[in-house]
Amino acid sequence: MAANSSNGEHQSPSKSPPLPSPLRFSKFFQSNMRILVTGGAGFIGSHLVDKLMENEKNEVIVVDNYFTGSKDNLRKWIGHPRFELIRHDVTEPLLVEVDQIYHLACPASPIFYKYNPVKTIKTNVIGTLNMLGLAKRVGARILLTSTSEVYGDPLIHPQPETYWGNVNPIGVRSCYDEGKRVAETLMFDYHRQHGIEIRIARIFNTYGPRMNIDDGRVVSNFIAQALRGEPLTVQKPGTQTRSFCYVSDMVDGLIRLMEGENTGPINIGNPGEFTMLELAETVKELINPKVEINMVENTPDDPRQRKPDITKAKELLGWEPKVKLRDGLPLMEEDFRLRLGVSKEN
Ligand SMILES: NC(=O)c1ccc[n+]([C@@H]2O[C@H](COP(=O)([O-])OP(=O)(O)OC[C@H]3O[C@@H](n4cnc5c(N)ncnc54)[C@H](O)[C@@H]3O)[C@@H](O)[C@H]2O)c1
Ligand SMILES: O=C(O)[C@H]1O[C@H](OP(=O)(O)OP(=O)(O)OC[C@H]2O[C@@H](n3ccc(=O)[nH]c3=O)[C@H](O)[C@@H]2O)[C@H](O)[C@@H](O)[C@@H]1O
Repeated sequence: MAANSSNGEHQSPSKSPPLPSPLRFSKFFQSNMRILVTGGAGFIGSHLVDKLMENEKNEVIVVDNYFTGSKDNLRKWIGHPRFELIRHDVTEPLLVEVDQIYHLACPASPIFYKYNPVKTIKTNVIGTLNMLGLAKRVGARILLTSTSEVYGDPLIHPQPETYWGNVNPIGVRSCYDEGKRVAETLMFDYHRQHGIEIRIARIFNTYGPRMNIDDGRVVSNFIAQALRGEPLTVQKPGTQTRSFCYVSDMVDGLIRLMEGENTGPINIGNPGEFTMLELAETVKELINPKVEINMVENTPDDPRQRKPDITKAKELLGWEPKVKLRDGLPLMEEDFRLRLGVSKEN
């Protein structure tokens, strides 16, 4: 498998990729694909695990430190012969024989990644180094879930992958956005220097069932508030925009990227763009028309606009999102109602 990107944007690595584990050639080898998912007990990770486990040829190993994830998200797979769950922090080295690594481990909600910023940056830098070291050792292909936050408060709109971003290197969000930028750099350095097969997804705001109820991100906040009959907290000015991708579309895009021939980075997101006030109005209309909308203070460096240019994903992966916001919100509402114990009649 050629390690250079077929989109021709990046130079070829000087060395060819290391061979897969010798076990792959032994007479005992079964044609299973052994896949490691770091952060697999989290929101996107657990949906990815569900999809990977649907394929009977896959064995899935999850490592997670449960900082924001939960075993509960994986309960249907615990005890399954093709599934293994390991409590492990990616800032420590890990030795497992795998063919693919989906590297998601990292707190993603601003309230969690700002809670212990030094740990967040260690997770992004040391965690990614450890996973790249593992990929190099066993010859695995590795996919990093990077973020639209690498574009910072973008001055170009919508954001194509060629945009280098507008990021504050010393702000309260830097542990996350600069951390992911270093993680991307490490991925390309390992690719060029050691021939590792890499894939980089730049994920834009994703929502869906299993988000933490008190996660702090806007969609989960608004849905939980609407169900509890509390005012929806729109952070000022409310005209800032985001583009929301339903989690099943996201998982589909990640798997296509992993299985395809392009290193990326590739934006994976839904280009439908909404102001936070529009989102609040939509949640109010769909879930609880009685709730108020309250304007509250914002946090520093909040990006004013965000919308993915997904031309590359369409052309190179044949991918585009299918689920519209108005169709995805009720699916998430259903899950939140169950977990909050709020029935439809209330
Ligand atoms: N959801 C989004 O909108 C979004 C957008 C852009 C990028 N991403 C990226 O996607 C990935 C998953 O995000 P999510 O929304 O599912 O978040 P999440 O918080 O639900 O999941 C992250 C998982 O990583 C685990 N984790 C955190 N630090 C770890 C460490 N040091 N060692 C091992 N495990 C650790 C957490 O316990 C959790 O299970 C993250 O890398 C995030 O940066 C998400
Ligand atoms: O998609 C991305 O790349 C990044 O997006 C998010 O970061 P952010 O867009 O700031 O996510 P939210 O915390 O959900 O905020 C979105 C917008 O909603 C606003 N907001 C948030 C919460 C709230 O209660 N009310 C509210 O108006 C914020 O001010 C912000 O403008 C995620 O949390 C990151 O993990 C991810 O990497």
